[in-house]
Amino acid sequence: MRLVADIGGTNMRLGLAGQGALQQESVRSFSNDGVSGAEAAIDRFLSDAGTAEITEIVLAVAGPVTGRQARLTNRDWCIDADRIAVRYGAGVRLINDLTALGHAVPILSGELLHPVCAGSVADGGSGQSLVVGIGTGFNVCPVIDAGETVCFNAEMGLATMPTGVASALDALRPGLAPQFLMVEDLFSGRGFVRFCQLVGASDGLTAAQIIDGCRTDARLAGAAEDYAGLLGWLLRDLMLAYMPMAGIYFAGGVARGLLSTGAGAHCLKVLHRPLPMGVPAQCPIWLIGDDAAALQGCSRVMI
Ligand SMILES: Nc1ncnc2c1ncn2[C@@H]1O[C@H](COP(=O)(O)OP(=O)(O)OP(=O)(O)O)[C@@H](O)[C@H]1O
Repeated sequence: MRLVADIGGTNMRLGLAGQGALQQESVRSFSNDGVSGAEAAIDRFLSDAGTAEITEIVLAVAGPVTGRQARLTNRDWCIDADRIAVRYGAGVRLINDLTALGHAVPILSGELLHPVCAGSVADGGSGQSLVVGIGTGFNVCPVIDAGETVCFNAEMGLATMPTGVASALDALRPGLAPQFLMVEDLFSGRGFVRFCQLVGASDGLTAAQIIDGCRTDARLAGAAEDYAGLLGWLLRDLMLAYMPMAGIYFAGGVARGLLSTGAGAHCLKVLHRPLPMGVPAQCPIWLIGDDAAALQGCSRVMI
């Protein structure tokens, strides 16, 4: 039996997998604030599940994986594969959480994959797709499907904000676009909240409360639309960097919230402006509605 876990900056999901497939009914979620660390959550999960015979553990971590260790970008936790292997007597592999989502792409389907934009897939999209995660932090995973699925590690959230986003932000609110803003300073839960404060639409609301308020409050809805437009500017650079003509797959709490409002149209409006040299921008776009999708990727990878 394999234990799989997706450890984000705010939330953690755990489950059991056998023969390369996730056992959906085993999946449990924890708020990271409610546990002292990843191992405490694993202990609680295993004790609730009453499962003793774990032989493999695959942990998807929201931060860079360096050899047998990983540090969460947005929480002061360090995950040590060797220590966990000794503690649970199992083989352990660490992968980046977006890379885990990339491995899930070929098996995502059904009601938990929502179409955002139909697009047009010329020549099968060359098998190149891109997962874009906006949650506590931001990251991407370029995926190539060439018979087998190849996923690339990235740390895009830590990159400097592209100038297109910075100048669009500056146009919305002159003087507020810092030169060296990191991508996830804006595209993340805290970034969304900060943006809505900067444009004077909200004060003290959480990201989820802002999204809820969009239905009845025109100022909040307008801020969400402007924010989605900024995301469109970022997507243009991601289109040029990765040419994901087989599709873009959004994941994460902020992406799910934002795209549940009408704001997604503003993102597409910016994205679909002509790109340099006639590079096509019309790829299919999907929203991964399944919060446990990374666990499916963890279930499929070799240990
Ligand atoms: N309905 C919502 N709309 C917008 N944002 C939301 C909503 N619900 C939660 N969030 C925000 O989403 C973030 C958590 O998302 P998610 O659970 O995908 O992240 P995570 O897996 O913990 O972190 P990481 O991004 O590090 O992988 C928080 O910043 C939270 O404020």
